[in-house]
Amino acid sequence: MRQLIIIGSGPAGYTAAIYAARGGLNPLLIMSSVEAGGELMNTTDVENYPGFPEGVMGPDLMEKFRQQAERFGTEMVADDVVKLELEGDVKTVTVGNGDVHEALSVIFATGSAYRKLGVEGEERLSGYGISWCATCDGFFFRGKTIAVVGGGDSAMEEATFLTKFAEKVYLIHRSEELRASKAMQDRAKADPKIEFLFNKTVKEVYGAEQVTGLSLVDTIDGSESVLDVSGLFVAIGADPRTHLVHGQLDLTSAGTIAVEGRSSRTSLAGVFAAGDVIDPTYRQAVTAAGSGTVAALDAEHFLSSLPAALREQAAAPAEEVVPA
Ligand SMILES: Cc1cc2nc3c(=O)[nH]c(=O)nc-3n(C[C@H](O)[C@H](O)[C@H](O)COP(=O)(O)OP(=O)(O)OC[C@H]3O[C@@H](n4cnc5c(N)ncnc54)[C@H](O)[C@@H]3O)c2cc1C
Repeated sequence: MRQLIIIGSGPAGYTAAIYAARGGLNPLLIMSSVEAGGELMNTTDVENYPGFPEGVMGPDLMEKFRQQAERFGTEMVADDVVKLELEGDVKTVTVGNGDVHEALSVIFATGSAYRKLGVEGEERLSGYGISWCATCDGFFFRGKTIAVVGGGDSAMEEATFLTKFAEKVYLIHRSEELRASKAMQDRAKADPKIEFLFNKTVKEVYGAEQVTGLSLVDTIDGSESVLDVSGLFVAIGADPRTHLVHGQLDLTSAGTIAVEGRSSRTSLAGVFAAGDVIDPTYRQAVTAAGSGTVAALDAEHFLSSLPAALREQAAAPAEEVVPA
């Protein structure tokens, strides 16, 4: 049995691992088989992560996170967690190949998945003109004409924020009814750089190496048109990856895992959560990393408060896997 298992290999999971490993907790990090490295693996230049004045490619940054976690002795399993049992003193974590890992504490850092449009060109041009984060990428669109898709508060906020950089922002929505609050709508509608395109959906994103335009379909008469833009921001929501803990941990009304105040403590003792899975608002690499730090320190504090007899059961790594 382990002292600590960390689930997720984004900025939150790796940072928790760096702190926990340096703190002598000998953590096991379950990093996912196909999506190791988290959301930043899907992007190109990251210009707002401190310490990289020239910017850094997302996958390169995550490789550095991984190496730093490994340097202090974090062990890693490249598999997906498929089942969790979090009640009681000993938590069990089952991975895809059937192995069951046990620990006295768990940090859950599975991130949040931005919703995609699911249209032609989206996958290929992700990071090449298509973005899910105005704070991260708005800067790259200085003086350009771009589009935002969505009808909620975040779409209004992103469009308004993007007018700081872009020459013009089209706001595309499938109907005339916006979900956004009236105040956010009024602000966007009053902005001379924003033009609303109601009753339209995106059918395809054009571009060989960078976005050059969109194919739009009118939801009322089915007619098609082309919109010349060099960027597309998809703001149709995000889904925190919480399905493994449904019924075990309390969630917030936003669907994120509920934590106590500024801590990472969830509704179950010994279970901590960090990063985008607890954050409906900021969702940045540096905030996720900071949150991973909080979780590792909370886990360390929790473990040190356990009876010595229980902690002694957290034996050497070789004994931990219960065969499938
Ligand atoms: C295209 C794009 C560009 C971005 N650009 C920037 C930027 O420039 N600057 C910035 O600060 N932020 C940027 N962000 C936001 C940033 O990537 C996130 O805020 C950050 O990655 C969140 O970190 P996290 O560790 O909470 O989650 P993630 O990075 O989402 O990592 C979660 C991890 O958990 C793993 N996982 C999930 N389920 C399981 C499971 N069942 N078993 C095992 N592992 C599992 C995933 O595979 C993943 O490795 C960008 C996001 C996107 C999508």
